[in-house]
Amino acid sequence: MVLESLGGRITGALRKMTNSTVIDEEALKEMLKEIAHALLEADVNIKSVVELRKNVTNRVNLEELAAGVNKRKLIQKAVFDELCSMLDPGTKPVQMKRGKPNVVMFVGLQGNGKTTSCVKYAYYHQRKGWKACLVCADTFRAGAFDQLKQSATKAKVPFYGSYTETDPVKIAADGVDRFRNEGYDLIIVDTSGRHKQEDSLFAEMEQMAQAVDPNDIIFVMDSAIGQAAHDQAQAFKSKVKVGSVIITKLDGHAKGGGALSAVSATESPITFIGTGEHIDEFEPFNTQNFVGRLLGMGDVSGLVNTIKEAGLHENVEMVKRITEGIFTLRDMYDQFDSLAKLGPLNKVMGMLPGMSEMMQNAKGVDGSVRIKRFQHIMDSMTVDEMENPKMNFTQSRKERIARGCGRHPQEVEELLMEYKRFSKVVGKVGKMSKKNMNIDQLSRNTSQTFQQFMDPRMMAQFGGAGGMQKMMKELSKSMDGKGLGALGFGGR
Ligand SMILES: Nc1nc2c(ncn2[C@@H]2O[C@H](COP(=O)(O)OP(=O)(O)OP(=O)(O)O)[C@@H](O)[C@H]2O)c(=O)[nH]1
Repeated sequence: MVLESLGGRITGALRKMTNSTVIDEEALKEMLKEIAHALLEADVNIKSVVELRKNVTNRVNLEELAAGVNKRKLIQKAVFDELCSMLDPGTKPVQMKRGKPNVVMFVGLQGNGKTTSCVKYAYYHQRKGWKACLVCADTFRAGAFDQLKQSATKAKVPFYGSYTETDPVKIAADGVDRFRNEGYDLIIVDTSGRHKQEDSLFAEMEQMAQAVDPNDIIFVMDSAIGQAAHDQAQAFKSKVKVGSVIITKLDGHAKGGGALSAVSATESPITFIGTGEHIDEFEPFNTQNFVGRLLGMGDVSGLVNTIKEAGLHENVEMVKRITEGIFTLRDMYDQFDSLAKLGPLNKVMGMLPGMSEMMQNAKGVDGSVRIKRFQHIMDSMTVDEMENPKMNFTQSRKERIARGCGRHPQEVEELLMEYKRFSKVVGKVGKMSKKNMNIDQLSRNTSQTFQQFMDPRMMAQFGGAGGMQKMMKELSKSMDGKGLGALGFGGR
């Protein structure tokens, strides 16, 4: 995805500079040149890029720095702040109130991902406890109601629409009335699009807004249009009261950076971004977290939220077993299931400090595929093999399992090696958690344990033992001490 590659290039430039023997004006200039190239390739407006370069240079006056100042940190902070100000619209999105019927109307041109985003938005909020529902008021595109119906059914979100009524305003008003009476607190109205901005689209939007009196109007835009996003957002804002913007298809377009910065320049708050066709490829947009991820600094608060949403920190049974140091293949299978609940693995990994660059380097290697393969192999094992941690797998048994699931015996071997590695870590962490340690001690010891088992290159990506310890501590703190448990490491 373009943002991963942009992030990888920016972190690469930062790393190259900090690895050079002296960090002088020349090294800083070289780094800023590389960052500028990366931003321009992502279609960011040239004026903004020039400004970013100028501001970072002005802020980091290397010659006048006092001895002992950490230049690397200072420069990273300056780049972080400048990227944030480039992407920060400086306005806050509309706040909705729980327990009251909030009506949200989606507008945008045809094919930009409006219907898909409506369903993603409903699904996202439903998982957060909102009573969400959908109204299909798109009578312009044939098949729009069927599309919404199909996706809403899959997401288990109630919906309203009509095959016979031709007036979209009437459908919207009837649907909203019905859901208001039924006590829904998030009523999402999908409206018709057009191929281009035209009077009939704007007239319909205005009538619809009058009929349903929305709390928020969300403008959905395809990132492929890059810098043209600026004018399009302004055009919609001038016709209806657009309160927030969703930018879609950031997974596929080299112009993603351009669209994000151009919309921000119109002072419209971007609230979500679409990063794929799948229903959970949809992320809340927060400038600081987003830039943190771009720079490989991770997004610990985003990760904590994801873990909380997936309910992993409530997995008391698993935490209890792990604190007892027990770990079977069945536990490993369940751990893989839990990981799957967090969403696409590359998204989760991107939230870990230092991982965005590595994700980019690991082109085409999809961790979730490997995990699924491991699960298929485990599906071919007997109950005893899955639940007895002392099971001995003979060569002929490994070959039999491989035949049973259509995989190579080498892969069965790999799975068993992985399991052995995991159980050693669990055994150690189990012993630690019995010692009644506080968060500090537990974070320190857990990161030391990781250090023994982790590939040193990966450990370095986490910022070494110190970085890992800090992350563990932050995770644990943000989840009321349950953080390590959620990740499979019992704490108290
Ligand atoms: N890759 C990718 N595809 C997306 C994303 N969002 C939507 N799409 C795809 O874009 C296409 C158009 O999306 P729709 O939701 O039908 O577009 P729409 O804006 O509702 O179109 P109208 O109903 O005609 O106005 C579909 O094939 C979606 O699967 C995204 O974030 N990433």
